[in-house]
Amino acid sequence: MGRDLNSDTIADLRHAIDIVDTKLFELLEHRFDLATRIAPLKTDPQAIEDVDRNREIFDRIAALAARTGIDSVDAVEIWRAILRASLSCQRNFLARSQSGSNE
Ligand SMILES: C=C(O[C@@H]1C=C(C(=O)O)C=C[C@H]1O)C(=O)O
Repeated sequence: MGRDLNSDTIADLRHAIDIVDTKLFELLEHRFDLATRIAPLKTDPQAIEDVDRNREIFDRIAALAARTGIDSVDAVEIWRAILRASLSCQRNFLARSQSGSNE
């Protein structure tokens, strides 16, 4: 960014991608932490998947994608994977709570 596109080498650009991936990872960690804090607040903590909320998120992501150059089908697919991982974090957290290992 800010530089003449042709002056970037593949190595420069891959390095920039690695930095972006690290930031994305940190954001994902934060997102999973928030989702994990929601799990024990649900009336039935075993039923943690909320398909209506998932749909709301997918619709919002598709709308955000439509405002950018990102394909909305691709964007929703990425968020499907994020929600799958999020649910896994929540389930692991609840399983650890039940075995007392979160204390
Ligand atoms: C975190 C929640 O639990 C689940 C995980 C979600 C998420 O990671 O955003 C969204 C909906 C639920 O399927 C929630 O209900 O908000």
